[in-house]
Amino acid sequence: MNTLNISNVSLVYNNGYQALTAINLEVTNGVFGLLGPNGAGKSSLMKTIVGLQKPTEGTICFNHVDVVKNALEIQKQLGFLPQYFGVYPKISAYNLLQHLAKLKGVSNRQERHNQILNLLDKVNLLDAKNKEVHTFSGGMKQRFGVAQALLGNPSIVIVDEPTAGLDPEERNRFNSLLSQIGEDIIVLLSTHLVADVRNLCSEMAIIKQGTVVAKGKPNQFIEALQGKIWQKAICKAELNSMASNYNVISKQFIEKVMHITVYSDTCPAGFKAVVPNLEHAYFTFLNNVK
Ligand SMILES: Nc1ncnc2c1ncn2[C@@H]1O[C@H](COP(=O)(O)OP(=O)(O)OP(=O)(O)O)[C@@H](O)[C@H]1O
Repeated sequence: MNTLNISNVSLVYNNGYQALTAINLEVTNGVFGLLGPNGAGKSSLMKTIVGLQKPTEGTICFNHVDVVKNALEIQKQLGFLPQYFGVYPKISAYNLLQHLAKLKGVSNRQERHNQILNLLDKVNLLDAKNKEVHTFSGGMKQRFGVAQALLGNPSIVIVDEPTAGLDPEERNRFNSLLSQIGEDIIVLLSTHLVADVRNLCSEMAIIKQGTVVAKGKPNQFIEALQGKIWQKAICKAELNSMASNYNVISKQFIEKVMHITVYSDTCPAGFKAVVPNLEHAYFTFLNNVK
């Protein structure tokens, strides 16, 4: 079992901006979701975990080794899948993986060959192994990204907003791949997509303005909202008075009609009960209504 322990981590950038404040997280094998809006500090935390920048305060241990003092320890065992790859050279998927595997230190030729074919098979790209990666569709590129992240058998894989831009079918395919990978290693998934966390993660944390505002199991968050989420169709003019009278957690258009969703221990007049979901929990914490 792999373990990642983040204790009291704070990060202040050189310009004085405090991006992370006293983060505490314990992560073991499985897909762990780090959920937060743009600018919440997800990338800052990921970069700090992998040793690209040192925290101003706090410790990070991977498998009981202090990786702030010894970043190479985690880097040797790390796979990283960024949101978008930059430019793909005009070489085949197989050859690009060869090149990357060498960089990752897979030095034995036969082992490298076997590993690449296994990974291409795992991500369902074996038939495309001789195609140039820049000709791949978005979904194929993301699956290729998973293959490169898994080169060298990492113990931890960090995935940054992986399903952005994928169609629903590719997104499902990609998510089942991640969940399969998470059976044996730590997969740290950074995203602002609640649905991906709901589908994939057994543990999660919500990060807001550099602080973890909630952590636990998605089911626990949903369970805690039973009988407390209510919805009503309103006209735009009512919005301000609703906002001052109720704990509004979200507003959205459903079939062109504005609906507000509120948090309350009892049913407010004119509202209907809705079955709570993870998105309600997310907005409850983000909008600080509990
Ligand atoms: N090198 C830096 N110097 C100063 N401030 C930075 C630096 N990098 C990031 N920030 C600031 O830190 C905050 C958190 O940024 P970060 O990229 O970690 O957020 P994020 O949650 O990953 O957002 P996104 O989902 O948009 O990628 C932002 O306000 C950002 O402007």
